[in-house]
Amino acid sequence: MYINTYSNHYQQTIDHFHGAYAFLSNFYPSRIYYRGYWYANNEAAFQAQKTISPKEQLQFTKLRNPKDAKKLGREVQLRSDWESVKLMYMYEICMCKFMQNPTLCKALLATGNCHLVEGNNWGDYFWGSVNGHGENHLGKILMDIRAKLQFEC
Ligand SMILES: Nc1c(N[C@@H]2O[C@H](COP(=O)(O)O)[C@@H](O)[C@H]2O)[nH]c(=O)[nH]c1=O
Repeated sequence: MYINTYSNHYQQTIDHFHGAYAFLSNFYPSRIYYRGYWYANNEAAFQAQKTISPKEQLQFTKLRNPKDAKKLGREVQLRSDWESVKLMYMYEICMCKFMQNPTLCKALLATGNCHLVEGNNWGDYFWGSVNGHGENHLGKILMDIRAKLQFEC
């Protein structure tokens, strides 16, 4: 779905998405328009995709705090195909974030060819990495989007 560009040619690693790199986190405030709805941040847009109920999806558009979106995402009726579609949704939503926010696009491009890793202490081995272990799919998606947007922003 996206190109795996492995780390051996990266000069440096950004191993957390906070402080100066908070803009890489899905929790960063950045309004995005995705599949007919406006959201206050990527987390709300992403968690909204967990349900196919329009009524439940609408609730995510009202949330400002990404923590509330993550919590609500665990309470909705989970769509049966979620595991097979979640990477695709994350990719599209991250692409929307950077295409719709030129300042964030420039900041992403300014990371050059740094290896991006969502190092975390909340146990997420799928989207990020914990103590150097994990699949880091969010980091890989962001690096792929960075490569694609080089000629766009
Ligand atoms: N950034 C960030 C988190 N990470 C985000 O949580 C989402 C994963 O949700 P799920 O697939 O439902 O487990 C995904 O967007 C990931 O980037 N979680 C946090 O508690 N705090 C945070 O600062």
